[in-house]
Amino acid sequence: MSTEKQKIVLATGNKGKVKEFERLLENFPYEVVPQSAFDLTDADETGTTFVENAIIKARHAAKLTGLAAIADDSGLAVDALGGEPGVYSSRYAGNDASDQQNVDKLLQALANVAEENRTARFLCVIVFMQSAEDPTPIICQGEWHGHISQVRRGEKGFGYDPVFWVSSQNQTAAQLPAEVKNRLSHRGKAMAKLLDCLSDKLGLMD
Ligand SMILES: O=P(O)(O)OP(=O)(O)OP(=O)(O)OC[C@H]1O[C@@H](n2cnc3c(O)ncnc32)[C@H](O)[C@@H]1O
Ligand SMILES: [Mg+2]
Repeated sequence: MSTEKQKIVLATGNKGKVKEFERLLENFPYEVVPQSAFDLTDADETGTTFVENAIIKARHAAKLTGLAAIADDSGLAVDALGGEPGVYSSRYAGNDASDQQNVDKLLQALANVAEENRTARFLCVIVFMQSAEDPTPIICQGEWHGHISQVRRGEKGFGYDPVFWVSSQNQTAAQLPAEVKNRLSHRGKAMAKLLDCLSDKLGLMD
């Protein structure tokens, strides 16, 4: 019997996510290949929810590669901003905004917001699709609660990590070792659920 693992495409262009997934998928029963290996065009994230955008990205990658796909749509919801930037987190400061510009805009928007009102949460939806036509994709969600700090701290991670204060660790997400972030994070929690669902659905990883 062949021991070769089925290939699956990781449908994200975000290098920070790819790095986290490499660790999170260490015991995954598939060989996971980032979409950069296939020279894929980016999907149009036209959804208004994380669920829709994650499905759009997974379906796009599955269609173009003919493989099963995993996609992650995630973002930061800040209470004092009515949940913004939310689904639009990567485009908060404009369509091609850098992480730095997005964080600058966030700190400006919260400049007059007191410490106790700077609560926020990271949200993540991960979708697993067997093929572009899969009628029952697996959809898993995770949340991570924190505060937006006044200044940046830390060099690790990506995106809004330098200003996402995790009180239980007394550090920002960008100061946490990768394995600690993966244990606590929205992405780590969603991924743990996906592993559970997959082992139920496919009888794998017993
Ligand atoms: O769509 P793909 O190709 O996956 O890459 P992306 O960076 O555009 O990803 P999203 O559309 O899901 O947007 C997510 C945004 O939320 C931010 N974000 C998500 N997870 C994060 C995390 O763990 N730490 C910091 N920022 C995060 C991230 O910086 C992006 O600006
Ligand atoms: Mg995106």
